[in-house]
Parts: sequence; structure tokens; C-alpha cells
Amino acid sequence: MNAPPSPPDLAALRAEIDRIDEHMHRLLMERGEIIDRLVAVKRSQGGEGGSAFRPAREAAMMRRLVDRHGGLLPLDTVESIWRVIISTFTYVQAPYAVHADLSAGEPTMRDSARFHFGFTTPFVPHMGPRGVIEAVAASRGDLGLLPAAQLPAGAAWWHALEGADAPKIIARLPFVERADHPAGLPVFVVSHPIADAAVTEIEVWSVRASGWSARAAAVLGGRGTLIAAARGLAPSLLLSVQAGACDAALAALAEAGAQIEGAVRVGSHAEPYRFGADAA
Ligand SMILES: O=C(O)C(=O)C[C@]1(C(=O)O)C=C[C@@H](O)C=C1
Repeated sequence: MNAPPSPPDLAALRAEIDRIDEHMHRLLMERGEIIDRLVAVKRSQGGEGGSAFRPAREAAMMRRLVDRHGGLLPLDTVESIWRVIISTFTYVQAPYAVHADLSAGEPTMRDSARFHFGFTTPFVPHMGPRGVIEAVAASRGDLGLLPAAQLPAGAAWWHALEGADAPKIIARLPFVERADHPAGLPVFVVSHPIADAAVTEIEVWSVRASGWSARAAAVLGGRGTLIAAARGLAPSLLLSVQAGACDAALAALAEAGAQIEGAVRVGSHAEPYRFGADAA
């Protein structure tokens, strides 16, 4: 009778780990060479200048990552590793800074910035959304992070996104949404308007409207979500709606008593990807 095979010893298993680590490192360096070639192609197509951040491509990559993931390594870890890989390769293509509004709380916004953009990309703190929007407008290709929620001060910061050349919302983070996300603060990414690669699954609108109420906002139902509202001299709403559903959302608000004075699209982003229990 044959003796049972003896289990591999620790040294052999560590040699396997070393082999895999070296392979992953070499693959990352090879990825860098491909990014070099990609930059040359973009340049030849006249796509040079501004930010290299391509939200449509990134949203698709993050969705595929989540779909194929399994095993021992927590999804949080895999997601954060890929966020750092992608955002750092974005940075090496065209250096940029991330300006973040800390007025709604520093730790959560800083966590979001570091989780999604790593430590190589410079982080510039601001107190309030206006400073972030102005810094992005004045930059060549910087990104701004704004809380995608009502801020305590309640000023209509989104009016600063209305001009044709003004910065626009181009993404919403996290791309992958779940209740226990380690950097789960809902955040809008603003940048100079991007001609290509914009995702339009969800549109964000600045709506000048008076006479609205919490009840009016509730009638939006599945048509959209009231992100933030400002009262005062120029009452205004920030609405996100499914692509093409703005007219229906405004009609629902008007029926519930709001007077709509105008609406300007201030950006768009990918539908947040939900999975597991959060997909239900
Ligand atoms: O696909 C591109 O256009 C890239 O610039 C590459 C890359 C990446 O590292 O995978 C980097 C930045 C973009 O936001 C998307 C993806």
C-alpha cells in the first residue's frame, strides 16, 4: 500500500506565495507599459489634456470586478486595491489633485477620497462646496468631491455647475454600493465637462422651484430622488432622475404644488451598482 501524501510544508507554501506576489507585481508593471501605449493612442486621437478619469470605463470595470469576485479575500479589500491601481494609473497619465469638501465631516470624506483615489493623488481639503467647484474650474484636470446629500448650510452650491463651461458632476461614488461599505459616504465627483466617456444612466438637475414641500418631493417616487434643497431668495432643488425622466419628475412636482421656474442639467453618472442583499 502506498503511504498517504504528506502535506506540503510551510516553506513550500511560502514559495508559492512568493511566486504569486512576483507574478502580480510583474503584471502591474506590464499594466504600466500598456498605459504608456494607451496614452500615445489618446494623444494621437487628440484626447490629450485635462483629466484622464473616464467614469464610464471605471464603472464598468468595478462592476466586472464585483461579479467575478469570490473566496477568502473580502470584497472591500479587492475593491480598494483596484481603486488605487486605476486612480494611480489615471494620475500617472495626467497628474491631478482631488479637492474635497470637508464641511459635512472630515473623516468620512477623507476615507472616501483615499479609498477611491489612493495616496499618490494629492488631496486638497476645502470647507464648503463652492471652494471645491472654484478650484476644479481653475484647474487643468483636477477632480472635486462633494457630498451627494443635503449639507447643513443649505446653500444652493449646484448653481455654480449650471454654466455651459462650468464643472459638471461626472460620477457618484462609491461605484459599488452596499450597506457596510468602508467608504460609503455618497459623493459626487465634479470635473470640467467631459465630451467623451460620460455616463448618462442617472442625470442630475438643478431645478429652480418655489412652493415645494417634503410632500412634493415624496411624489417623485421612482422617477427621481431629491438630493438637496435650498430655501431663501432663490429656492432650488438638486434632483437626480433616471435618464430621460426629468420632464416626468418636474410634472410630478408641479402637480404637487411646486412652481418650476427652470431646470438645468448639471451632470450625470452611472447607476450605483448594488449586489448581494443590497441588490434586492
Ligand atoms: O481606459 C482608459 O482610458 C484609461 O485611461 C485606463 C484606466 C485604467 O487604469 O484602467 C485609467 C483611467 C480611466 O479612468 C480608466 C481606466
